[in-house]
Amino acid sequence: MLNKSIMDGDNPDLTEERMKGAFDTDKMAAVIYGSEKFAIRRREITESISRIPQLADSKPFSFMTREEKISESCRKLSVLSEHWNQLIDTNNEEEALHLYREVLGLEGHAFSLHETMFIPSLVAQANDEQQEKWLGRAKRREIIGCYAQTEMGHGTNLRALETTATYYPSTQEFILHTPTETALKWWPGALGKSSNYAVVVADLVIRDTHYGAHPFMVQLRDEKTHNPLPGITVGDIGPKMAFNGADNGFLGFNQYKLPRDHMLMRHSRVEENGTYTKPPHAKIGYSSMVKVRSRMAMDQGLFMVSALVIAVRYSAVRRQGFLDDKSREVKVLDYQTQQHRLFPSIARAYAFIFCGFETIQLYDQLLIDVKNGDTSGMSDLHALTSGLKSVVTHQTGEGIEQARMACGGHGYSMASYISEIYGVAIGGCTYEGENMVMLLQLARYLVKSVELVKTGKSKELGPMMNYLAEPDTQIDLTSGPEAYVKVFQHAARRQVWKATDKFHQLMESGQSRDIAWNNSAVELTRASRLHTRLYIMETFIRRVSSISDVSIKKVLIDLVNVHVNYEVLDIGTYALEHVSSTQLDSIRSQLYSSLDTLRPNAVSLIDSFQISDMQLRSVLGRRDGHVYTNLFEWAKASPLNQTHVLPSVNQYLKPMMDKAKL
Ligand SMILES: CCCCCCCC(=O)SCCNC(=O)CCNC(=O)[C@H](O)C(C)(C)COP(=O)(O)OP(=O)(O)OC[C@H]1O[C@@H](n2cnc3c(N)ncnc32)[C@H](O)[C@@H]1OP(=O)(O)O
Ligand SMILES: Cc1cc2nc3c(=O)[nH]c(=O)nc-3n(C[C@H](O)[C@H](O)[C@H](O)COP(=O)(O)OP(=O)(O)OC[C@H]3O[C@@H](n4cnc5c(N)ncnc54)[C@H](O)[C@@H]3O)c2cc1C
Repeated sequence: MLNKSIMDGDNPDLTEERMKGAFDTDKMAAVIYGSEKFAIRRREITESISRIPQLADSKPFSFMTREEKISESCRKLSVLSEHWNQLIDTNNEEEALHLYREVLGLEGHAFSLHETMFIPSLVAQANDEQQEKWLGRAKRREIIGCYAQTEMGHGTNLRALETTATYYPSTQEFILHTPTETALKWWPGALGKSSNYAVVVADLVIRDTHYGAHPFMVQLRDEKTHNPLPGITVGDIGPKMAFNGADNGFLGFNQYKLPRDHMLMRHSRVEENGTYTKPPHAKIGYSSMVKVRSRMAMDQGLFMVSALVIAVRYSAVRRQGFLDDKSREVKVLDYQTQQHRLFPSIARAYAFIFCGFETIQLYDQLLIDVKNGDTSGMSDLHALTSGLKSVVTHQTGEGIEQARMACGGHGYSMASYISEIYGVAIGGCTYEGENMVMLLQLARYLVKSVELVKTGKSKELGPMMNYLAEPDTQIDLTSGPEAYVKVFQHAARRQVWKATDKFHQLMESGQSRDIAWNNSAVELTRASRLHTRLYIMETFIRRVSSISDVSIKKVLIDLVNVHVNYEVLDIGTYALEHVSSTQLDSIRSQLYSSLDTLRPNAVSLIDSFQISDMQLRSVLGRRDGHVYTNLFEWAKASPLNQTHVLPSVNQYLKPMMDKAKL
């Protein structure tokens, strides 16, 4: 059996799809998750979780209030604490993340920032003595931490953070203080109610000199009572678009004393007498953000996949309208528009995940290099991850919204769960650096790269930048996916040069650097997007070329074909400067035939992600495809349906109607 999801009693429409799949979904899972070993571990973990009934949802998330969601995730965390070692290798980050996704879902929980930012901050920023003191406690989950950087008044411009940490040599203490309302920390996940510790980012002040943002380890709550410590104001910021299982919080300090050794001192130091040692790289304190950004292509790819699993499976069981055969309505997946809506997103999701593997490895390597005193890779990775997080979050949002619409009316119901996936995913457009701002960070790097080429220093170009120095060449579109890469290279190169030229010309015309930058900013962000999309395409093709299994490679090449045709058409206005409109027409025809080619493997391609029903939490996306019966069951479970007559009817509607009768 090639598609390992086939089971007796499933919706025959889905079974038919799975029978058509031309490749082994377990083998594809091994490609997606980087190794056969990890793909097997994922399945084992899912299986083990299903044998612990207390880890099941006590009711559908959609029917829970915020308080219930928070309480439910805390309940499950306490159950998990009895089972960690038997369920996962606790030193393996990917296994832990899989476990969290399965059991706790994606709406946030008390440990989300503890794992994603608090521990990584201690790993990257704390010195050996500090790690000795706190890291073990954090990893054993004796304490719960978060990352408190953003303030009500400033998130993007870190230089303007108002929270101060002023050092007094006389007492060898810092005084943390929130001087204004806008200086309140605002947004940090798990801060509001769960965390008792935080890595707090504050402006370091010594003898009236401001040294800028630095990280501090701060205890917020009493370890016995969980009450806020004196001098600390902390609470929840209220409901959000999504992520409502998370207690994003606010935090203020009133002259709060902190011992000297609570500043995280791996890279910068404050001696007892107040002497300051600056870090080896000015932005080394930003590493926790780079860590999360380097994960985002993978995480967003998985968000998009969740929505696609739901939409593709549902499209295979939803029948509406007729094509040739007038005796039976067709599966909506057979409509070309439906395929055009969904398949390019499947391709992007695969591409994002392959890119995600690369950037996670690059971050891990950077961490080792920085520990050994080599910070030379920081700028490259910062530029790459800044562009990537912006493009993948934006495209993921678009893809999920298309998946929602592809499910028609039922897609709009919380039964599909797509609205929650969407809400959580698009948070990524904002957190870890607002997308426009991050595109402009990459643009700085691109502009510098063009300046290197212009001054004859092409040899100094960073990785991925050589194409900026190459001349335009003739493009032969019949030569395979590499020709499409060439189209992207031409388009990205032209746009990067055009935006840089505009910036330079504005400066030459007398505008200051900042004003010229602002007046070129839209063109610069366009350059960053094209450059990043080129990287995504190249990585996708490179990864697929390296695969040896013939049947897996064949279907992934089909997916690459969908990708390259779709992406080139999507940048049509830029591509037209390098390919003719006749060539674009032929790309369009190729796209339609590549959708056709992919069609029989669509369900198997999304099944290969092996996302369990528990993790998916969607009635429409169930593996067995029994949508309608379960939709009705789900609606019957709505709290509104637990009584025939609601109190509000008796209190308001009935008296109103009775009065009208008089
Ligand atoms: C489960 C769900 C998880 C959700 C987690 C969400 C958690 C969060 O959101 S935590 C908060 C995240 N906050 C942010 O991301 C804030 C975004 N802002 C920033 O990162 C910075 O302020 C930034 C980068 C925009 C500007 O920083 P600033 O210090 O003003 O630098 P700037 O003057 O623009 O640039 C100076 C140089 O530093 C470089 N630089 C900036 N950041 C970095 C970095 N991280 N690494 C290396 N170099 C860097 C720039 O490239 C630039 O280089 P050059 O001069 O050669 O061009
Ligand atoms: C779900 C979620 C979770 C979060 N978790 C955390 C957390 O755990 N810890 C934490 O510390 N923070 C957290 N944050 C905060 C988050 O990191 C910030 O909101 C984010 O960095 C954006 O900053 P901002 O809110 O100041 O946006 P702003 O900078 O105010 O953005 C507003 C607009 O101004 C534009 N803009 C700003 N500066 C520039 C510029 N220089 N050039 C051009 N345009 C500009 C932006 O593009 C945007 O359009 C979280 C946020 C969310 C939504």
